[in-house]
Amino acid sequence: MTTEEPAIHAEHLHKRYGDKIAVDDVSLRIDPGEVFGILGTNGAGKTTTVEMIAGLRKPDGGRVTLLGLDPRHDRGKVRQVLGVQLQQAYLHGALTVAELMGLYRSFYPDPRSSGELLELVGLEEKRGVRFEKLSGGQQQRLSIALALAGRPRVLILDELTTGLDPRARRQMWATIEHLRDEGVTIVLVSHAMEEVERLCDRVALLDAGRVLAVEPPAGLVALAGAQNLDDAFVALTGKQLEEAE
Ligand SMILES: Nc1ncnc2c1ncn2[C@@H]1O[C@H](COP(=O)(O)OP(=O)(O)OP(=O)(O)O)[C@@H](O)[C@H]1O
Repeated sequence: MTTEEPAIHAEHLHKRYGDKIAVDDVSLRIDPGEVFGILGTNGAGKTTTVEMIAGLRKPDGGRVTLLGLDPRHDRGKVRQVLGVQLQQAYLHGALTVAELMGLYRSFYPDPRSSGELLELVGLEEKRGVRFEKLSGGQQQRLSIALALAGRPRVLILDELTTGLDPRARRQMWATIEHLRDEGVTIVLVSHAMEEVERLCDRVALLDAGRVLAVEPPAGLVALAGAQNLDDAFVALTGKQLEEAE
């Protein structure tokens, strides 16, 4: 743990939907340049947590700072430094890849070029295709490219590679490694142990809205006295990880 100002500081986050407690006193401190994984079973509260970090959902309690900014009150400034790819992309289906790219690039003073973005996610051939005509995996890759348009310093990726074929997945991992080398802070919600082991510096293990542990992947394995991350997950949560793919 360093003493420098965290890139993301979430303190005592709480969120309930009606009677359902989705996030129950979650605190996370994520360092600049860190690739930070959030791992948990379905319904553990991962998406709700990252939505609150991104300022897209209002916590019932607790607070978040992102590069020293309040994601809900400093929206304009946060938009310039944060890229978000959520599980479901809410994009206008009738717009083409090139049109969506143009729209997103227009939000930023110094956006990445369309060519660079399309190459990063392997969609160079799809410029003229409408969003609704893309496959699920291609739609996901486009949403990742759009999250990168403004050269974000912090990137939130909710299930980066779920639904992608092995080639696209490896390509996406290489992209994340490239961004990490550039110093981007990355929050990666994932179900894929291999992905977490390869990419993440530290991982928060969430279960039923609570943080069970925050450790490097090897630290979680050691903590559980397990042989690998899959077994550590089962030992620490008492649950099997539902494969999302
Ligand atoms: N808009 C909502 N209204 C009511 N309940 C919700 C809403 N969003 C999430 N929940 C519930 O809150 C809990 C946490 O959901 P969340 O989506 O944050 O979990 P998750 O860990 O991201 O799950 P998954 O792996 O399935 O995406 C779940 O029980 C879910 O059913």
